[in-house]
Amino acid sequence: MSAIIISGKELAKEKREQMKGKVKQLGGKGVVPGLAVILVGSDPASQSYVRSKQKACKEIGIHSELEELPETVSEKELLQKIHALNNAPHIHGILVQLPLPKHISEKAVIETIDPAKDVDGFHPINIGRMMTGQEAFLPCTPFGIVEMIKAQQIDIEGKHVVVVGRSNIVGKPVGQLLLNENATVTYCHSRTKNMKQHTKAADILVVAVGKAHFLNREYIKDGAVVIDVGVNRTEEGKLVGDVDFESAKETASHITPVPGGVGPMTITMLLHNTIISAERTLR
Ligand SMILES: Nc1nc2c(c(=O)[nH]1)N[C@@H](CN(C=O)c1ccc(C(=O)N[C@@H](CCC(=O)O)C(=O)O)cc1)CN2
Repeated sequence: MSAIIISGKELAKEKREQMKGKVKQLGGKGVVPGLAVILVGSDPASQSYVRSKQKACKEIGIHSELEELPETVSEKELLQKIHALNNAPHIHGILVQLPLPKHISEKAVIETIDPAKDVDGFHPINIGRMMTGQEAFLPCTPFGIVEMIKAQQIDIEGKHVVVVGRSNIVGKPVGQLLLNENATVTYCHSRTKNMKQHTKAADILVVAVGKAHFLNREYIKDGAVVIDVGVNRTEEGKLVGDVDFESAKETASHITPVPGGVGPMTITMLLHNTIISAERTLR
């Protein structure tokens, strides 16, 4: 058996087409959605993600602004920039690209962003709202994963979801979002004993550990849905996921590829959140 490949690239394309219409409608009401992106330092991967975000904004008609700050910028200066953007009426979404240099507190940065403009969905207010099932900006990667599963008409309710990884931006929130959809959720992490015993029990397996080919088919139940969040560059310069795709596709019923799986959906849900934020100004 060979798995159905869930193409995030294709779904992202469809969703972005629909978003163009929404942006046009907003324009007719005098609102142009605006996204501000802050990039600290010159990490090549972060630079590339930020470029992709700006390109995607341009394609669908969202105004975007990039603030590039040197690696040595002080936390105080960064927080001042965020305060200014919180007060800028033409900006509906603010994001600070992660990771940040060690001398800057991620927590302080995230908590300084106005929750009403937190289109990354990282602010504790949005996390709390998400956890209690209230209206919130949802973190883009987990949100994109749920959209991909739903687009395949895969039932989530009652399914056993196993999430490998417990980061604040992917692992923890994806488990919560799937719990909100009535899945039964297990988290595995670096201290989990008998990892294979857990992953083999998963109907839906989400892997977000950031280690190339961390899992193969031996960890996957026949017919499971496998969502690979990892984007790892090998020594040969190839992009691979946390899952050994060639091996896993023989066991899984559905699997996301890397590249072209979860990644493009992350940026698409960021566009979605920015449009929603702009729409809220008309309420
Ligand atoms: N402020 C944020 N920082 C970070 C986030 C985030 O959501 N908000 N997530 C990641 C990085 N990220 C977005 O910022 C991101 C990662 C990967 C992709 C993507 O499209 N990947 C492609 C491959 C890209 C390549 O060729 O290198 C794919 O999987 O097909 C988009 C966005 C950490 N930081």
